[in-house]
Amino acid sequence: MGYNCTIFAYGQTGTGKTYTMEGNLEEVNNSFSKNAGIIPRTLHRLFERLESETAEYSVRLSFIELYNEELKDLLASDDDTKRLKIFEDISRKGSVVIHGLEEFLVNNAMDGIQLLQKGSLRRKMAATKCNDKSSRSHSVFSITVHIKESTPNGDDLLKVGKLNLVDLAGSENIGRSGAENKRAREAGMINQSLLTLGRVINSLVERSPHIPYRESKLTRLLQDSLGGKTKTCIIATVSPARINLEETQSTLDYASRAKSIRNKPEVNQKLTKKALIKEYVDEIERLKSDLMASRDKNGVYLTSENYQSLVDENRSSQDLINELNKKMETIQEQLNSTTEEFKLKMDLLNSTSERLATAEMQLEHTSSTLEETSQNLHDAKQTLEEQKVLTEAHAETEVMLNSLANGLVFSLKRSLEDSHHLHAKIDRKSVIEMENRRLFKEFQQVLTSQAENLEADIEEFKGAQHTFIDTCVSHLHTFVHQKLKEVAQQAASIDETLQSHAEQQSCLQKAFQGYKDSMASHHTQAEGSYDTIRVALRNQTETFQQLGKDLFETFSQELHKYHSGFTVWQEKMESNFHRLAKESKRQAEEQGLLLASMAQTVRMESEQEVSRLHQQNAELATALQHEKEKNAEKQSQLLTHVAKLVQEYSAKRQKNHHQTAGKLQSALSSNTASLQNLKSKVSSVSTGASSKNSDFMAGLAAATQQIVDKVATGSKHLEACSHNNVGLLDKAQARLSTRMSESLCVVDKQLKNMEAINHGLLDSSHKFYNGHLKESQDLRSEFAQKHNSSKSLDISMQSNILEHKNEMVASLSAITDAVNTLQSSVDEHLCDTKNTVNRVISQEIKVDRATGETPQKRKYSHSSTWPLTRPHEMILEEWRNQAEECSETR
Ligand SMILES: Nc1ncnc2c1ncn2[C@@H]1O[C@H](COP(=O)(O)OP(=O)(O)OP(=O)(O)O)[C@@H](O)[C@H]1O
Repeated sequence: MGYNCTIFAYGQTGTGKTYTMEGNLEEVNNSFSKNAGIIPRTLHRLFERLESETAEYSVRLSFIELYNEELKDLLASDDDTKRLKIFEDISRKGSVVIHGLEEFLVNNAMDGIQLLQKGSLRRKMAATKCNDKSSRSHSVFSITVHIKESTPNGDDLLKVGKLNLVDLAGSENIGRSGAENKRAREAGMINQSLLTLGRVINSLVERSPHIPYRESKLTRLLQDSLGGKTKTCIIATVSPARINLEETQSTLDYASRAKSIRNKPEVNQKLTKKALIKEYVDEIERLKSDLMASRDKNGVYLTSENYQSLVDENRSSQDLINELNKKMETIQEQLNSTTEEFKLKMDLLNSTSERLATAEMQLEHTSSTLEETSQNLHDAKQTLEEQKVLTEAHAETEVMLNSLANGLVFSLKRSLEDSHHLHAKIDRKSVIEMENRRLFKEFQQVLTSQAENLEADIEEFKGAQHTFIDTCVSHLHTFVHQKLKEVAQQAASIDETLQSHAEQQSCLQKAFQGYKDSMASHHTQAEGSYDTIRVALRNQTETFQQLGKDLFETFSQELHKYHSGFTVWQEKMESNFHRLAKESKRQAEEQGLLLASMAQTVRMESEQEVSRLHQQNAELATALQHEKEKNAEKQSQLLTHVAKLVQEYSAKRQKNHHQTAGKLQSALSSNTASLQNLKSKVSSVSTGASSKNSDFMAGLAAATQQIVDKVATGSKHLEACSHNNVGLLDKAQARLSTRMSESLCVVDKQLKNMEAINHGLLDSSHKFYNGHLKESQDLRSEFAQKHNSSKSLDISMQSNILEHKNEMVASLSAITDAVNTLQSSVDEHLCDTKNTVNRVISQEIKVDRATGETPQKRKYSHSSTWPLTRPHEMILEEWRNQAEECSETR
């Protein structure tokens, strides 16, 4: 890439720096060995990489040693006395060049390793207590690589990169490493150069304006690698031995600080062939002019060596001047800061003088306070003595209290043991309780699932109940609807009967009216005939007096016969009417009785139904009560700690039962109410029918009576007419007797007319009788028909009721089955619950086993009083008296 890079190993002596950098240098299978260090590995990898690329390259090596601040070329072909000098690189600021250093061109890694081995052998080594082959110098193995590149426009570019592999001498504790004389001086120098390296690193970390690179040759050599344009890597080697802890800490601290240095790596400028040639041409020109000057003896003539040393000196002086300038700047800065510090110190002095005056004043004040304090001290001593006496008294008390406390401690120990055993018991109990809790949780789940099953059964039972009630209601609806329909039909039929009765009555009236009219026409006709007869008789009285007398008598006899026959007919008619009325009354009464019995039957059936429903209700209530009792019994059997759960469950069940019972009760009461309603309706219908019947009877009786009365009136009228006729006939007898003869033929005619009229009358009477008889028979047959229909109605009603009864019984048996199923299911669930409870209680619930370690209740006997120190005043008074006595005896 063209970067300069440095790797250096730093660490305590004997920790493996040389091993890390060089390691085993032997070649194995044309490659580096397993224990090879960084340098042989680098060489191998470098050549591998360069050989894999097509560009031209050259690799040159140099190896220098810094020993006691002197540079030495370890690869120099001549003797080792040749010292090297370091100069600033003008072309690259911050870098140094080493004059006189030989660089060796190598073609492969092995050549490089051989050079390394050659140089390593020349290094200063010595045995110390820490390392048999301790490196006493710093070494820098440099690899410079030139790679030729071609630009697109055909120019050749030279890329340069340099790798410095530095193996520092070990920092060491001179005492511990056992270095003496020469070794100790070496160590001092090594430590000195490493110390400078540390200072440079610190300055770089703290970003000081002046970095003391020039204070040692080591830092000058590494100048570019520390905070310069080089990529640098530091390897810190440490010892794992405890004895080297201090050095290890210091090494790590060193490395940690060095890590904070930020270099700014820069790629080396690539040189074109022309620039390089130009550089060389300039150099040749400069050398030529120097040669000319020396030839012409023009100018100062010096040997090249002297000249070079002068130039070097000049450069060094220049460097020194620069260095001193920088130092002067630093000193100037220090002077400024010192002046400021002096000013601050002066201010501090002034303020301190002021404080001194204040302190003197305070001293005087303190002296007076001191006197007071002396007096206080005397008092305090007196108090101290008294306190001592008191303390002794307290100590005595303490001894007594101690013995008391020992007894208490003994009791406490026993209590602690008891407490320990009790805690163990509590632990056992808590384990058992946890287990029981888990069991109860499981038990709760089982119980919940059983309760849910029971709820589902009850829900099913509820559904069956609802179905049953719906069936009952529908049956009742059907029944009531049918009954109402039938009653309505019956009422319509009765209405029809009444209507027909009314029609018949009107027909009867019409017939009677026709009969009356016929009678009236006959009467009129008879009157006309009588007039004619009277005239004829008057005319022929005399003629037919004799004849007429006989005829009249005959006629009178016939009339009497007719009258008596009419009376008989009238009586017969009356008796017939009465019989018809009786028959009608009897029929109506029978109808009424039938209606009443039907109402009675309906009432009885309803009452029976109601009583059956009541009975069923009572049975259900008893079953519920029984269930409740059983439930209470089961509930009481359950343990108290699951009481809450069971009570909840029981309350839920009772609530369901109550709801079901309430629903049943309400359904039954609604059934009862509807039946009562039906009963009342039926009774009202039957009462209405009875009242209508009785009304009809009364109407019938009144109509019969009216007919009878009218017939009687007609008879009376007829009788009166007959009597009148008899009177008229008696009167006419006289006239007839005179005109009998004249009117005999007319009488014959008239008699024939009369006979015809009488025949018509008889016919109409027969017709009326027959018509009435027929109507009566129709009425009778109609009543019989009604009676039959009523009977059939009754039978159908009975069958309906029986049918409904059977359906109700079937529904009741279904509900009884459902109740039984529920009962058995509830029993089953309760049996399961009981078994679960018994199982949980008898088998699974954990019971504490007696360990015999539970402490018995003890009685602790300890004193409730304890010795107390006497009152201080008393002790002090005693002590003061003794002290006075002593002073008196002295
Ligand atoms: N990783 C290692 N594996 C095996 N041997 C090692 C390892 N590191 C160091 N050694 C051995 O420890 C000894 C001391 O190592 P080395 O000379 O490299 O230490 P050093 O740090 O260079 O000491 P000094 O500063 O005194 O020169 C050598 O014999 C070396 O072989």
